[in-house]
Amino acid sequence: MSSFVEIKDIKKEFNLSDGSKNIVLQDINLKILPGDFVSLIGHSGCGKSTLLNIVAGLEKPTQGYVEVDGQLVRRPGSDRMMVFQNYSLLPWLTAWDNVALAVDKVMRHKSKKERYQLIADSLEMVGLKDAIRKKPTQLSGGMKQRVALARALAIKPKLLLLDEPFGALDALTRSSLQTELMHICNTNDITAMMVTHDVDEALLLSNRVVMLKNGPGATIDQVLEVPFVYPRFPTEIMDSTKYHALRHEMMQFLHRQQQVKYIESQVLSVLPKSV
Ligand SMILES: Nc1ncnc2c1ncn2[C@@H]1O[C@H](COP(=O)(O)OP(=O)(O)OP(=O)(O)O)[C@@H](O)[C@H]1O
Repeated sequence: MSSFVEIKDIKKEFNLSDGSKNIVLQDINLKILPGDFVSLIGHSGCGKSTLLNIVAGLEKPTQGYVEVDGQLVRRPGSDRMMVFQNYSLLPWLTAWDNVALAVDKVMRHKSKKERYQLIADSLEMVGLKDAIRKKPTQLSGGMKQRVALARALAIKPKLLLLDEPFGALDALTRSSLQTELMHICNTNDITAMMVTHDVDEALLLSNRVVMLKNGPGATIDQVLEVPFVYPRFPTEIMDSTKYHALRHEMMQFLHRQQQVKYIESQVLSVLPKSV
């Protein structure tokens, strides 16, 4: 099968105010197939969000390129919708109007009736039918994230980009939203890329987990295949030997990266400033 997203030879450096450069990512190559759910894990600051932002078109790579469905990514587009940890909702608009704002802007060519249906369907898909007239201040964190998800899904993006989408939620809400997201992606053949710090979340949702080494100049260490068939039920897969083996591998990787970070910080602390 040909790839749906191609991330090719990406390098990203940021110019710092003192004139130096911070090389965040280098030699990043990744192919994502249609319907894949790919998670990015790695230590804080290794460049996960930067990579997601490059795919979203919010950041430009210093070298390399990203193609989505054969189109070069040059800027943000409605074919790639992003869901952030902090929901990014407009507080003065209701749940319905937050979704409608995006649908009316992107789907201008559709009739009013069609747009109405898209909004209603997406809010129903995330289980918010009864809260459509509520404003963000009247919604719980989980409900706000449902609105953000509905807004992204209503646009029917080719690629769903999720940056720690459940990071601000309590464990129970997080767990039910993970299961719902898995169901939505699976039944609608959605291709998704997600940044997460949660190894269980990555194993539940993804069919591939990309492990990024520490920066500067972070590269991909390895890509784990997660073979469980969808729909997955946490209680079932978490009891399997395969699950434990994959989880162990991810935890070992993260601990190794932590050790490298620690040793580097110790070495730097004893070196003279001029070195
Ligand atoms: N606009 C920017 N200008 C300069 N440096 C930046 C910019 N954006 C990100 N960085 C740096 O790039 C590195 C990677 O940041 P990024 O947010 O991608 O990491 P991350 O792996 O997503 O971290 P976390 O898990 O903590 O969210 C960090 O060192 C960060 O300080």
